[in-house]
Amino acid sequence: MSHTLFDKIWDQHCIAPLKDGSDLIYIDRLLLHERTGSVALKAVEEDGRSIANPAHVFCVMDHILDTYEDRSDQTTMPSGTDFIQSHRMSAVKYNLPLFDVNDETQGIVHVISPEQAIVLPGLTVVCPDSHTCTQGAFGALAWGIGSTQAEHALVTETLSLTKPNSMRITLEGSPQDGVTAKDIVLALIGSLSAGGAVGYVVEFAGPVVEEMDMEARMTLCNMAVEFSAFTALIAPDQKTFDYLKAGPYAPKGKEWKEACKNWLALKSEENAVFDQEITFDVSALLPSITWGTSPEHMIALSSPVPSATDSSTQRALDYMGLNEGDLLTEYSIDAAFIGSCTNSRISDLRRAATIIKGRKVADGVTAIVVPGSMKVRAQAEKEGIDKIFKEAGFEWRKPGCSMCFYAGGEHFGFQERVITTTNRNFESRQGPKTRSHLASPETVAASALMGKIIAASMLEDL
Ligand SMILES: CC(C)[C@H](C(=O)O)[C@@H](O)C(=O)O
Ligand code: SF4
Repeated sequence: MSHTLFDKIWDQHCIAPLKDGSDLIYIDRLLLHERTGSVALKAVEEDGRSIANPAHVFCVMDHILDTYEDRSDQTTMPSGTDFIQSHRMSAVKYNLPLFDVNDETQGIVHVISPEQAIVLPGLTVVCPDSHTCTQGAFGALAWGIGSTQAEHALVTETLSLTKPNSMRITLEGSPQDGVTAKDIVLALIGSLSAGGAVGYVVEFAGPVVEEMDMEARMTLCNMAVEFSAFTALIAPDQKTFDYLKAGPYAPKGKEWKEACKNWLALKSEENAVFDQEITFDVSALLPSITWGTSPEHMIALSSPVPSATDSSTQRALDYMGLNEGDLLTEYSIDAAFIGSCTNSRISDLRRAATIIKGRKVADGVTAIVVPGSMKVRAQAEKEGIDKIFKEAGFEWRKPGCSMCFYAGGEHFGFQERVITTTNRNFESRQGPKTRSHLASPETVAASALMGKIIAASMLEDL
């Protein structure tokens, strides 16, 4: 039988079939952030267990810590400091690599893992965080787990798992100017629905994916969980290797060459059979935006707000304070946010800065950039991108999840309308009753300047 990329990684990691029909899977890398990872580490400690392979467990600080310039362990989240300090103490106790609050390597877990080459093609990578699927862009099987599973993986380097089904999504056509990976993945979620891939490992393939750079591929994979996929992955190629090569955890010298040779075999065979195949043509897409409270509530930015079709879409319209039939371009915004594991990498900041350059944020709009990592921030500062943002009136922050996630502490104000590069627009996701519109960095940048929801191409016309 011909194998899919997913089959190959699964087979290479399957230690034994278990009596209940699941498989015992070897786990190569475990990533732990201070919000959920600290809980797993504490539980292991309280049970008096030891950690099977400390060199393969990586601790990061990203969810709770403040993103202000002069931050410390104190955070806006009540009891947040306890999570940060407990995480650090466990990392020190067990001798685990730690990317701490003020380190030059600190950042959002899904941004720093590829930067450090912790994720590599063909590995199994887990983290108690739903957006671990981002890292599937490197040809790894990377997925989000719960804190209890993290405890299990810490102590045994394994997890028992029933093999998910496989789905290939082939992206065809050529995207129009101004249509990014974010616009494509939002359109895909709109088409498949938020529950469209329950129980599937999705392989993204086809010419559009091959053309994408690694950061666009990460944006694409990042939102697979928003259509309920178990995870997503993309076959590795030369772009993958080039992105990882300088990372401190990448194999070096002869071992690197050998590894690249092996990684090229990590692809689905020509006649591999998937449980489901979908082809999605991107040629007609326009910049996407969400109007409601689920990522599936999306439209092309130039389309009118749809009518309610049931009580949940009616609730979403009411919550968002929108009238059906209106154009979103008629709505003023209170805030603009560029950040999160979806769109906070250097290429995202560069593209937004091109639009911002020499212009000013509209009066009354709070505009914030939170780079995904200290490395991204340093690179942006080297290129003068921070100055472009600051001169336009954006706040330039230190890395973290920040206002992607109200539960981490930082947030926007009551009922504020926020245009955001993040991945979730659930009720109160970014603050009390906030109204979040998900979009690309380009759309967020243009809207910050206009004070209204607007596509970057429309800005040029003014
Ligand atoms: C806090 C964490 C468990 C959560 C997740 O799993 O995704 C967060 O990262 C999010 O994006 O909502
Ligand atoms: S940036 Fe947002 S989506 Fe990503 S891990 Fe942090 S809270 Fe979750």
